[in-house]
Amino acid sequence: MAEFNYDVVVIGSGPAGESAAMNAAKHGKTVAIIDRRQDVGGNCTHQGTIPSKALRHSVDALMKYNRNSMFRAISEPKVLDFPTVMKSAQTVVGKQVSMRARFYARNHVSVYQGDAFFVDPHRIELRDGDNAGDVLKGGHVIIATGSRPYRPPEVNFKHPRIYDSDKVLTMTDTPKRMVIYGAGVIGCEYASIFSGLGVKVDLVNPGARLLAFMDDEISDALSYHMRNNGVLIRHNETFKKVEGKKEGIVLTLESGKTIKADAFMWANGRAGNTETLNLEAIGLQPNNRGQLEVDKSYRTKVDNIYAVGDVIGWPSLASAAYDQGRGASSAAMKDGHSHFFSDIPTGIYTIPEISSVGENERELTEKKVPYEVGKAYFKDTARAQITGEDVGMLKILFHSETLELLGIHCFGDQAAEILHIGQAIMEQPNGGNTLEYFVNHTFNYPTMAEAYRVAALNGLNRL
Ligand SMILES: Cc1cc2nc3c(=O)[nH]c(=O)nc-3n(C[C@H](O)[C@H](O)[C@H](O)COP(=O)(O)OP(=O)(O)OC[C@H]3O[C@@H](n4cnc5c(N)ncnc54)[C@H](O)[C@@H]3O)c2cc1C
Ligand SMILES: NC(=O)c1ccc[n+]([C@@H]2O[C@H](COP(=O)([O-])OP(=O)(O)OC[C@H]3O[C@@H](n4cnc5c(N)ncnc54)[C@H](O)[C@@H]3O)[C@@H](O)[C@H]2O)c1
Repeated sequence: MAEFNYDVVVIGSGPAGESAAMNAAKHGKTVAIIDRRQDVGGNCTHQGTIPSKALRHSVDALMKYNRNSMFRAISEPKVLDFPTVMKSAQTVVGKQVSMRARFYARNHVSVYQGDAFFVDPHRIELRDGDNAGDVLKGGHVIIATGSRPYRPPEVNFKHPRIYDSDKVLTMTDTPKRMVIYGAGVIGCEYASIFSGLGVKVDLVNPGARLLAFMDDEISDALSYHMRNNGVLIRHNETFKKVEGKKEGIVLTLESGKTIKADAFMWANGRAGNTETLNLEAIGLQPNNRGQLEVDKSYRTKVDNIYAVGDVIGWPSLASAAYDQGRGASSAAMKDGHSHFFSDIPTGIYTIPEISSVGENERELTEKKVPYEVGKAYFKDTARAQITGEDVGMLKILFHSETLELLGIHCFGDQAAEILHIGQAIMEQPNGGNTLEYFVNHTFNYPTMAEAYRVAALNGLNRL
């Protein structure tokens, strides 16, 4: 057993931990990062964002190929099975791991494999790994241990046909029929992926609408297009039990319905990874979802300990985790760049893709803000007609008097990219954040960006 000293010790090598470690290393600090996995990248790379986005990309490409009339003239529609698209996703995971491992090596960040266990606020023992027994001493410690799927005790995840978002990546066949319980972001994304592969998907939603935090019109459009792609959405249904049988599963709902399928996926919530950190030793108490409380500089109640990423709960996004990690290590180093991130865009990789930033119509109405709406439908843009990706809409919400941009909401191909144009204008200071930008500047043609001009003119014509 040996003890090693560092300025900063980071626990968890997902996006939050990685950016915290890199920021500290760039400031000349000695940095160690611990992860219980053999490979760096966190759940984001191995089980969350990266594999799910790579899967979704393959399925989307297949769907585009199958509906393209030019390809239909020269060949039959194609089918792909889940293990094939998963194999392709794994190549992306491999590329991400080697790229991220190189970052650490180039920046002289020491990577330790093991389970982190607090001995006191500055000392962390490594358990169960290559370096078991070693103790890392850190001036500052950043907890970035992420999250895992919440597993209710009454669901038998050992059954071969019962999955969550981690286990689904090990699926060795393509079910004919699948039930997904939980219509949050993960449930909706996986419903899109499986229905795109031709699986009959029942998406069971405990709530009254899909992704209720989105703008109603976008949520309605998502429901419409998912149904159009073959997903059976059942709203306001509560889970009672799921039985794993030899030939499949039977889901029983509180409403009395039973649904038989070849596979069941539980996609209802996540829990922070804090239970093995021995937080009692440092006086920290996570909430009932395993999440830690932090202040605006991501500092916990213990002076030298910060927490970032999924382990602090909202918004539980890789995008935000990168920023939070940098914010926490800047705060620890007092470099003057720490910043609390709250205006976070949403990019959801359903089919169709959806994305938004700022406020939605419901929120503005509740706040009694006088606003107007400008819309552009993808089908009316030259670029979408050329690509054939004509399902979609860009909606700009703006103040009726000042023309200030209040919210941008988009669905359709590349929505998550298109959104950032609007976000950039929304962030402009000194009156730069108005609809006028889109009518006073020339946009490349034909582009999807042109939708901003079309939507802005549509909005101005309503005033
Ligand atoms: C299916 C799915 C799809 C998603 N898609 C998106 C998306 O499209 N866009 C987006 O922005 N976000 C997405 N997310 C969310 C995103 O993946 C997470 O927000 C992100 O991974 C959080 O990063 P993190 O750094 O907090 O931790 P994580 O990525 O969870 O990594 C934490 C790491 O810490 C390690 N660890 C935990 N405990 C210990 C310990 N005691 N000792 C040592 N190591 C430990 C873990 O093994 C893990 O490697 C998705 C999530 C899921 C599940
Ligand atoms: N494209 C993306 O940005 C993307 C994609 C997938 C996942 N994610 C992130 O992953 C997170 C999880 O997504 P999700 O669809 O599983 O769930 P969710 O966060 O949408 O929650 C689904 C339901 O489960 C409940 N719940 C959450 N945690 C629970 C717990 N520990 N115990 C009991 N109930 C709990 C919630 O209150 C909610 O009713 C999201 O917060 C999302 O930010 C993002």
